[in-house]
Amino acid sequence: MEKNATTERPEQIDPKTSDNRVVIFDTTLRDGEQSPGASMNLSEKIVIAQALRDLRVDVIEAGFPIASPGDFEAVRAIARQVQGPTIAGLARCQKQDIDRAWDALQDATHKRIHVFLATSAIHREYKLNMAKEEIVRRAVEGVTMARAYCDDVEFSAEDAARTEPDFLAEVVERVIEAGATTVNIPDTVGYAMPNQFSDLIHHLKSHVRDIDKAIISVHCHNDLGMAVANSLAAVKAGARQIECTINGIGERAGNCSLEEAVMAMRTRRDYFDLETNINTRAIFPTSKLVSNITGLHVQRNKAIVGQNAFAHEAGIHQHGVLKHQETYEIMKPEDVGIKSNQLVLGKHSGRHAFRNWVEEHGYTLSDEEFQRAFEAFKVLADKKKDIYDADIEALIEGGLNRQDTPWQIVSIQTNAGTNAIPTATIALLHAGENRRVEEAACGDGPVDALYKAIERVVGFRVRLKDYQLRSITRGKDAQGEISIAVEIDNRTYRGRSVSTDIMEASAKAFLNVINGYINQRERSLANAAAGAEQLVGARP
Ligand SMILES: CC(=O)SCCNC(=O)CCNC(=O)[C@H](O)C(C)(C)COP(=O)(O)OP(=O)(O)OC[C@H]1O[C@@H](n2cnc3c(N)ncnc32)[C@H](O)[C@@H]1OP(=O)(O)O
Ligand SMILES: CC(C)C(=O)C(=O)O
Ligand SMILES: [Mg+2]
Repeated sequence: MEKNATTERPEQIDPKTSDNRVVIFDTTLRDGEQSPGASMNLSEKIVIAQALRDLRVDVIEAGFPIASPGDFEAVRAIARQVQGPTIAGLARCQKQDIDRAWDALQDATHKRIHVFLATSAIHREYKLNMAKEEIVRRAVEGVTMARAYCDDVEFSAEDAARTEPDFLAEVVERVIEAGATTVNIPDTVGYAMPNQFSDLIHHLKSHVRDIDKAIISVHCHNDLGMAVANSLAAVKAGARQIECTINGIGERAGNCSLEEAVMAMRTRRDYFDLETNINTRAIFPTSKLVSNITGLHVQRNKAIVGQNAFAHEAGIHQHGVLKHQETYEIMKPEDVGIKSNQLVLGKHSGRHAFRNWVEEHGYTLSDEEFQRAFEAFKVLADKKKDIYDADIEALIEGGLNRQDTPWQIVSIQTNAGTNAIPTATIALLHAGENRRVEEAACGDGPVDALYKAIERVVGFRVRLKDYQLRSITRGKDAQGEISIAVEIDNRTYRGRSVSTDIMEASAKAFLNVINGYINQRERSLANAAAGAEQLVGARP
């Protein structure tokens, strides 16, 4: 499945020659992945990187290649497969990191090495055990090593917001001299206040020789809820790159949210007089994609992409909006890719109406995917009185990640109640072997009993680490979405499923990960066997 989006990139405006162009540097795949519980696998990262390309971000920070073989592979695959944006890889100020980042970036059309070193007194003293002189020396060395490989080098002064402004100015001046083309001023711990952060950017602009030779960037964390405000204060003061993530995910309380920063600059162009290259209509689909993949749900009242962001409940507001939309709406939902639902879909709708909905909502489905989605829609419409956009989105996106073989549900029965022992009976079919297996179990609750019964059928241990239930639409027949994280063989897998019956959704989400694990294990065994055969064949 693919989302329709304008992938065409309009002519790039060089921020060095245009005073009002702000570079959007997306770090969803690096800092965003540092959110506890948000690890993504290779194929998920590629799908997100493609969506970021369609959103037209300028830079994708694809990972930290030295961190693990998986991170290296992800940066390499994105560098190979995602054309258009600059691909950046993070590195500490040391040779092994920079070499590894450069190796991973090889196949990118536009590459950037991003080196960082903390500059604040607290980090110098307690974490790095380095004096100011050593910080300057290591920062300059890092940038020089990176520049030997790459023309596009970013230097980040980690914890810049808590660094003495004059020392920060010295570091920035020296890394620009060494060839840094972007200098990033992170508020690593979300400590800054907007006016203070704006003063810091002014300070650098007036105290750093050749500051105009580099783009000033900012990277703000949200510990006090100021990440977007600080980023915007910084661009108002002259910064021209914002580092941000989709839905604001990231380390601890997260990073500056891309959608909020971009829409603030766009909606208040009168105040900022700044431009970005973002295709704002791709914002909402990208937000959905990231929350589905990471399992980090967007709060309902979140600005721009929350479910309530364009909803009006109060009569006085509804009256106003009916008379004139702008009485209570400062942005159009369509501008961020949220479609207002004109056509009501229900049990009597046919393929034409359904196809119209699918196309209007930006999905491109193969014939087979369309047929499967349509059949699932009809089953749902039989069970549910009101079908909302979110129901259909869940149904289509659920199909994308569906791992529905080898184990399939034949029947589920659970029993629970006050003073009753929770029990579950389940019958599963092994599709490949045409084998039906029945099991029963009791547990601490009906879900626990259900999962124990499934474990008995499949014959291996699956440890449930996280279980979340969310209602995706309104009403008593609303669909329940179950998102789970499980551990099998010391690795974490995530699954998700939606149904009007939460026990069925729980079982489907569990089987989704189990089937994914079995399929992956079989693929690895097949690859290993093919490798061994080649070795035998190659022997003299
Ligand atoms: C502010 C940020 O978000 S920075 C990015 C944070 N992201 C991550 O840390 C995720 C990925 N990290 C990892 O996988 C690991 O931390 C690795 C692979 C990078 C390093 O692992 P290890 O070698 O085991 O070191 P560990 O993480 O325990 O400690 C960090 C080391 O890097 C050093 N270091 C930290 N920052 C820098 C820097 N910018 N430049 C040079 N050295 C640095 C520390 O002083 C420490 O050195 P030491 O081992 O000599 O004491
Ligand atoms: C690596 C740097 C840019 C970072 O993530 C931070 O300082 O928060
Ligand atoms: Mg960060």
